[in-house]
Amino acid sequence: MSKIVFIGAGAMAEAIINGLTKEEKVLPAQIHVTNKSDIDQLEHLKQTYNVQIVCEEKKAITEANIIVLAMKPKDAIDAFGEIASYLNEGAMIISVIAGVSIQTISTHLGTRPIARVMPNTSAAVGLSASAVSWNDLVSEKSKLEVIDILEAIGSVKVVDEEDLHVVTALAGSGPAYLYYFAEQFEAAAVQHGLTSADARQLFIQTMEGAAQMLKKGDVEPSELRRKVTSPGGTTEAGVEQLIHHKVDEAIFACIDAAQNKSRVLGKQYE
Ligand SMILES: NC(=O)C1=CN([C@@H]2O[C@H](COP(=O)(O)OP(=O)(O)OC[C@H]3O[C@@H](n4cnc5c(N)ncnc54)[C@H](OP(=O)(O)O)[C@@H]3O)[C@@H](O)[C@H]2O)C=CC1
Ligand SMILES: O=C(O)[C@@H]1CCC=N1
Repeated sequence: MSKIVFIGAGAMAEAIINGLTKEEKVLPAQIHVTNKSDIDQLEHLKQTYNVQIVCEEKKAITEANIIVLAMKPKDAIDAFGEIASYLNEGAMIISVIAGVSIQTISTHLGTRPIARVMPNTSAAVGLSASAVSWNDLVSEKSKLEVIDILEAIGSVKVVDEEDLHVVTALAGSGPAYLYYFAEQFEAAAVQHGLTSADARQLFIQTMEGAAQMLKKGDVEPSELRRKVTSPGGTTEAGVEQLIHHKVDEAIFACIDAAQNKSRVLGKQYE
């Protein structure tokens, strides 16, 4: 199995490491991590997942078969400059950086196999909805290896690179929208007398049940909704408010803004 080095040790890197080590597809001894300056976070990852910290001399980077780029887009160009001369010729890049294109990575890190991935933080519980796109230099064997890694943290779809912008808007950022709904539904239920704990548990179970029903795939979402909505009943009253407050427009605007931001970030740091 490959030696993997994470450049960047924040929320996304930790979620992937958490998922990977839980699945035991990659041994902690094969995973190395580095960041810019937060030693405490590196220590936390070492203590929690038993992974290795990249030392000053960067030997681990030179020996790595897979380099995972997990820094913010604004830090990418500096980070590329810091690692470029240490990469070995055959090393494959897996980038989770939002927006930044394979072409940009190639310009800074050389012509090499590059997979651009959009995971989400549910990787920490093995439920990331990931998508991947790659350049022609990624061999069939390496593609299978990338898919294997991504399947260890959830589901994976292979998409055109252009589609990663909307994937980012929908699935990369997606958990945050659902957490926002969780916050708001919980607050609303508390206002009407439930405890936070009860409201949260009921909402989580409701999301989980609805997700399972959708996942069965035999009934369209609109039909599932119809089955809940008794004429003249409570759901109808609730949904009328969602329509009245233009929640549909808010959702279209949300996805449009997020996918557009992905494009802007890509251009800004190319
Ligand atoms: N969070 C999410 O839900 C998702 C994030 N992504 C993408 O993942 C990437 C990381 O996001 P996230 O984990 O949330 O960000 P964080 O801010 O949590 O982590 C960023 C990490 O990058 C490190 N870093 C910054 N500069 C360098 C450098 N020059 N060399 C090495 N490491 C460096 C930081 O180190 P230090 O702390 O020391 O400054 C930190 O460990 C982003 O590009 C984002 O678009 C993709 C999908 C989902
Ligand atoms: O907010 C962001 O830019 C990153 C990319 C997807 C999720 N978090």
